[in-house]
Amino acid sequence: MSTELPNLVEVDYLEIQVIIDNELDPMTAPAPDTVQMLGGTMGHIAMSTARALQPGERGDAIKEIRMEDICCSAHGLSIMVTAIRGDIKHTVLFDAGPEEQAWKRNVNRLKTDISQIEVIQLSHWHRDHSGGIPEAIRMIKKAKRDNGHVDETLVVDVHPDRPDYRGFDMRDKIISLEADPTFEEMENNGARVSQHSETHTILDDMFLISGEIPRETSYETGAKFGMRFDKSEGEWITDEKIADERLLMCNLKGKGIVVFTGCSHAGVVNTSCHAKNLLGGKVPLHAVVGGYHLSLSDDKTTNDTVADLKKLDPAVLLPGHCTGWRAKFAIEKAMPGNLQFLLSAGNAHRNNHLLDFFNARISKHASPACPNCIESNFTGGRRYFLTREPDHIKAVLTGNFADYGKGKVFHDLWSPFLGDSIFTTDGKSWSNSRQLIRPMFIKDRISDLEIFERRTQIMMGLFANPGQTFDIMDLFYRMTLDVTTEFLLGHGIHSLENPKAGFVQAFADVQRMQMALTVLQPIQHFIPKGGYYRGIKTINDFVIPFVQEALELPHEELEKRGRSEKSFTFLHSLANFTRDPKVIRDQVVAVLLAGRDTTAATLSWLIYEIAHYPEIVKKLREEILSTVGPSRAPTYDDLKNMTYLKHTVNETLRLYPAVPFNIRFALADSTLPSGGGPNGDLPLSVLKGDGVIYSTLAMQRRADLYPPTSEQFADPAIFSPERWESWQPKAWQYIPFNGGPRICIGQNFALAEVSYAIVRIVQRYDRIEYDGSWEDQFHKAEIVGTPGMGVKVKMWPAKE
Ligand code: HEM
Repeated sequence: MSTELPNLVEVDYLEIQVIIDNELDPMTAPAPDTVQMLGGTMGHIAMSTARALQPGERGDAIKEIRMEDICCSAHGLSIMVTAIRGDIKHTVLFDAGPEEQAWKRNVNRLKTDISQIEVIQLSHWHRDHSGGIPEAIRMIKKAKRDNGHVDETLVVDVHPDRPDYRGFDMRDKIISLEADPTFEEMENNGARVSQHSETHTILDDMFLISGEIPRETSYETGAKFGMRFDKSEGEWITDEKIADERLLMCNLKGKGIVVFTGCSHAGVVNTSCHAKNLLGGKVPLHAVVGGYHLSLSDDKTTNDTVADLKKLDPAVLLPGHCTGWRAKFAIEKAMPGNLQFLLSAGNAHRNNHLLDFFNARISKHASPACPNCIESNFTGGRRYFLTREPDHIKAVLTGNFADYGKGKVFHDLWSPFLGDSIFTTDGKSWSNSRQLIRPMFIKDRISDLEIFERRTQIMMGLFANPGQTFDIMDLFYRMTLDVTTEFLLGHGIHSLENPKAGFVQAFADVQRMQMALTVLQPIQHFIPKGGYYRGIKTINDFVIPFVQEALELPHEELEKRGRSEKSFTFLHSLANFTRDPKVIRDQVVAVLLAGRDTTAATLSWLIYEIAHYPEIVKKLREEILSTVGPSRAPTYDDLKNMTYLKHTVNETLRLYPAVPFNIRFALADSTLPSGGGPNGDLPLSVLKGDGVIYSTLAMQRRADLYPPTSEQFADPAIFSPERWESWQPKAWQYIPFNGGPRICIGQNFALAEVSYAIVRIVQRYDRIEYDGSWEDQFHKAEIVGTPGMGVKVKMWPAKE
């Protein structure tokens, strides 16, 4: 007997679309990632086709879900599987469900591109898997013609042993199922029937269809009460084995075997073991998708099955069709695995553990060839890469810049808050925004220093008496809000003097909500948004009157103000270029978001860290006093010349980059330059629509990216401005302001504001002590990463 293994090649990527399953549950949040119910993500389809409502048409509602867009469930199974290897892509339809109308209806509702289907594989002769085949053939052929496919060939791959009827022995009577479609019927509808009882590979060896599945376990005994009727025999005979059942499988690169099983009449453990054995037992079992046929099993059989399944250590189980809810429950109990990506990300956000979550996720799932990036597509089809790899971030932000962007998903999610601003758009729309905004940032404006001076002095006036505890972070947030609003609008919001203003609270609430919506994007439609929209209204009520006021100024007045630095603000600059109040409002709110919390968080972390180290405060003070003395306000040149101050700010942004997590979507098929192939030196392919979530925080804290610890170079986990005296980070390993064409436009403004405030504080105070709990402090990752406990300090002014 030949021991040669079938030639199944590895595929880079698998896409699975369930067209029909017994269960339809568009409401339940996706289940843990080891056990995911088929059907749980159907709701997204309805959401993505929801009818947009005009503003005000139905109160604050923005969309209407149409029931007619939701799929139907039906007793059966049909799954479309697309495999991609390099440039080659092939698609198989695994079963076609019980009846033609169900298949047609769901394909239309899912808007599935069925023209790409080349092979329909029937798992076994049972009408709940074969009934939809004739309609599927007709529709696929038509779709191929409509899409101009040159090759319209469609193969139906079946086992040759088709019974005339299958049925069940109900003790005293036999119930017959409807006949399966005949070979002739399939051919008459336009397919070529290909009969196989042996293992074979199809479509460039990217899929394997098995022959008969060996029955090894004692408890997997076939379809109870199963019978068949063949006209040639003229009588019903017992047929519990259903020997014609065949599995479909792929070998997914870096993961292992993905098995598709129609009903597992051979037993899901036998099926899974057979899939492994077909590849010599060396390739791990990654996923088992389809019917596990446990709905009629007793508890012992179910428990035996689940226990043996667990021993096979699959990463993903997708039990559907005939599995039955009891068995799903047993699987869920036995293999809860990690919390499902989405829900655990939501929890990590809520509990402020996003960095730990991100790192743990990568550590758990990354391969040795690609240790700093993983891909995940548990959220309903969209694939996400999570990466902390500098060359990936570089590719996304600059090398392959045109291939990546904020994308439609991000735009739609963020547009209620930031409209069509610089933050939410790509391409021409983004570059127009950038051109509009950039002039305000190209030079060091004296008037900016005046704003910093005014607001820093007001803030320091609110510091507690010497030696008394106060939260300096709260004051930094208020100060930067006042600075930014004054810079943008010409009027500060005076939050230092009036911290309870509605706008201040609304701005914080909307940001937190926006981050939650981003983390939970695939189920964001289910999240109540009343507070979010009310917050946005409060923001608009504050900003829009300023916009209107600026727009009422005649053009000549704007021109005149443009020549005088003092009275010219960001708002006037915008009003000079566009008369569209919405464009102006959107850009103002975007820059307010970009500029305020980032700077406040950086200042807060800086004070928190230097409060650990009196020697750093001393060194800073020496440099500051030798440059500007004890009371003079610094100029731009002063700020630039203070090297130790610069190193202290750099070190803060190294450990606490203000935007810790970020995302880009592929706008076209593209790549990430490394991590692919057995050695990780080949590119990873990224397909249009995929998301790349990157974390500068995780990257900048990767110990392996730093030189060994030495006298000059402290442990990278430690705050040490001194390291910058003899060290320069490698390109793209330190990017607190991002890089490439979308690099932070306010970088110089931010560095000046932070440095200015620190100079003024350290000039006056020579002793700063942290008075919070060191153990309880944590990194709270919202859009911006802040000290979760605030920064409670005691400070003492220097004696003259
Ligand atoms: C320490 C303070 C700051 C840090 C760490 C920081 C960081 C960043 C980062 C990482 C981005 C890229 C975001 C993305 O593309 O997804 C960004 C973009 C941006 N930042 Fe900053 N920022 C800071 C302060 C400021 C300030 C003060 C302003 C303006 C007053 C500002 C204005 C902007 C704008 C307009 C963008 C969008 C650029 C674009 O998409 O073309 N930032 N910033």
